Amino acid sequence: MAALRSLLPCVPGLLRPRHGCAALRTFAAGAKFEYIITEKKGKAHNVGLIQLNRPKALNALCKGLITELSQALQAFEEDRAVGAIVLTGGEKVFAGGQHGSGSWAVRGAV
Ligand SMILES: C/C=C/C(=O)SCCNC(=O)CCNC(=O)[C@H](O)C(C)(C)COP(=O)(O)OP(=O)(O)OC[C@H]1O[C@@H](n2cnc3c(N)ncnc32)[C@H](O)[C@@H]1OP(=O)(O)O
Repeated sequence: MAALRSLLPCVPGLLRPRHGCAALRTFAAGAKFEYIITEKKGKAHNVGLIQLNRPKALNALCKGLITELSQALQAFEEDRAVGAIVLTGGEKVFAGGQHGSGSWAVRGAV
């Protein structure tokens, strides 16, 4: 999963939460995200599901979405109960690509 995170666009100033930081504590407490939905699935709750949830913009990758996605990936990665992470997009499209007004650089191919 570290490999997947490394494919995420490189956003200047992107919050990269560290162990025990406030962002991860909020995530662990089940806080709602604005641009993604997270759930633990499976009988053993061992599958971390992340769904992109910015339907009005066809899940275009804005800074907020990328920040939340990075936080969710890290939190699931650090959850010993989670053995797999599934990332899904929208019904119509997975994602509309980089947000149209975005001025941030992208590292690697997505
Ligand atoms: C290194 C990486 C680079 C990249 O990521 S390059 C790719 C960048 N992305 C794009 O060029 C795709 C741009 N979007 C489109 O071409 C079209 O969309 C689609 C073909 C994906 C779908 O077309 P349709 O079904 O007609 O939907 P709609 O009315 O165009 O879009 C619905 C709403 O979604 C917003 N939206 C879609 N993609 C983006 C985007 N990339 N950035 C910001 N907004 C986006 C629109 O504006 C609109 O919103 P509103 O209803 O308010 O006009």
